[in-house]
Formats: sequence, structure tokens, C-alpha cells
Amino acid sequence: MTFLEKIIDKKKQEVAERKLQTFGKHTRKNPIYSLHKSVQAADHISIIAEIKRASPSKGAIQMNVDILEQAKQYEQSGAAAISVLTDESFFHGSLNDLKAVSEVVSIPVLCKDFTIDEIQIDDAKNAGASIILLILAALPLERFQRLYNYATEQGLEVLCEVHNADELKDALTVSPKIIGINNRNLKTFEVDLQTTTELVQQIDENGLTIISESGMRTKEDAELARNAGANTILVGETLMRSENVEKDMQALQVPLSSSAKGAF
Ligand SMILES: O=C(O)c1ccccc1NCC(=O)[C@H](O)[C@H](O)COP(=O)(O)O
Repeated sequence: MTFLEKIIDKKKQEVAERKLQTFGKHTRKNPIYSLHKSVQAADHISIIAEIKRASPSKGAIQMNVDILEQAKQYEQSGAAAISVLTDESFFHGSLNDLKAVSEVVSIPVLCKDFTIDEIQIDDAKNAGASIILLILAALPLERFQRLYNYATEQGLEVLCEVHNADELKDALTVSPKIIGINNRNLKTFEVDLQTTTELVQQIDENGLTIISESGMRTKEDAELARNAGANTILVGETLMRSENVEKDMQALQVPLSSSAKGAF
């Protein structure tokens, strides 16, 4: 069994338990913000900055982080969106984290979880998310398409995450606005930035938000993603371990050229 299969098995259990609960809905206090619009208007690579206490591949990263201070720093340093890992069992996150973060920032918040059911989309929206994540490696195609339609009907944006050509082909069936290319293989944890280079070449549409996810550490990495045709990067561990978030984010926000695939 791969690690991803283990995560999905646990998620199925959690969703089944969640469906037995009848607690009232959170009432979200923030509006829904558009990541896609902000990316299309930017003249530099956009950053989705992640709140990530721990991960299966790295273990503890910053267990004692003050997530509200971290989120405010991300926003002040120019983040286009904040990703909050809400999975409890493997990432030590929660929907309460997402709710708290979305109440102190005025940019979109991504609910970074392993979404397999509509109820998770309702919960993410009620907690304040503007974007949800659908991972093609974790969903049969028909389920992905249904969840994509459900989330967009709720007014949310959807980050459709792929790691190989087959998943990209499946993701394109819904004509998504936002595609995330994960450089990390979620089955082996191996990270290879060339994944972005290889897959962006297979996207014909212009004007998409194309995110290079995982393994981003330096300005050179951001340039590599930009040169491949991505207009956005998603950065977790590097920013969580950073001693100067503002400086590190400035370095990563490299200028975009109008020839970038996802640009303008
Ligand atoms: O990060 C992991 O170990 C991981 C393992 C299994 C499934 C998902 C995982 N991470 C989720 C992500 O996609 C990353 O948090 C995100 O792209 C940021 O990556 P990084 O900048 O390398 O922390």
C-alpha cells in the first residue's frame, strides 16, 4: 500500500465519522477571494505560501508555529494566497487553523486536504476557504469531475493537482482555470522540479493559473518554474523554516515575462 493510499483510507474513515456528526455550520466571516484573478493581474510570479507544521516526508517542521503571525507575515510579504494544511492525522493541521487564518487575512485561503467528498467542500467553505484542492492521483476521474462541479457551483475555485501526463489529461476534461503541478510524487515522496517543465509543455491553453508545487527553495527554483511556463509557485517547508519570510518571499517573486504560458 502506498502512503497516499494510506492517507485516503484514513480520510474515508474520517468522512464517514464526520457524516454522523450534526454540529452546526461555521458561519464564515470573510468573502470569497479569487486567486485566479490576482495571478492574471500580477507581473511577477505569484506565491501561495503554506502553513505546514509537519508532513509525512519530513516529520516535524515547525510544530510550535504561531499560525496567525505566520499568515499575517505571508500576506504582508505579498503572498497571493495562503495554503492551510487541514489534515490532522498526517500534517497536524485542522479546519480550525483554516478558519482562524481566513479571519485575519484578506487574500484567498486554500484548504489543502485530501478531498474525496462534498461534505469536505461544505466544511472548507464554511470555515472560510476560497479554494479547495482536488488531487487527481487520489480520485477516480468521475469523482474528480463531480467534486470539481460541486465546488465551482459553491463559488469556490479549485486547484486541480497533477503529477503526470495521464492526470493532466484527466484534469483538462473540466477546463480548469487553476492547475497545480506537484513536483513531489505523493506515492514515493521523491521531488523533481523537472516535473513542472515536462507537464507545462503539454498544456495548450493560455491564461491559466499554473502552479509549480513543492521543493521550491531558491530564486533559481522560481526562475526554473517561470521559464517552464508556470506563473505561480506553492511553497511550504522553505517558508516555514525561514528566519526572514519577507526577504525569502521577495527573492522568490521573480518577474514574469509575457511569454510565460500561464501569463496574461
Ligand atoms: O509534503 C509531504 O510530505 C506530502 C506527503 C504526502 C502527500 C502530500 C504531501 N505534501 C503536500 C504538498 O503538496 C506540499 O505541502 C506543498 O506542495 C508544499 O511543498 P514543500 O514546499 O516542498 O513543503
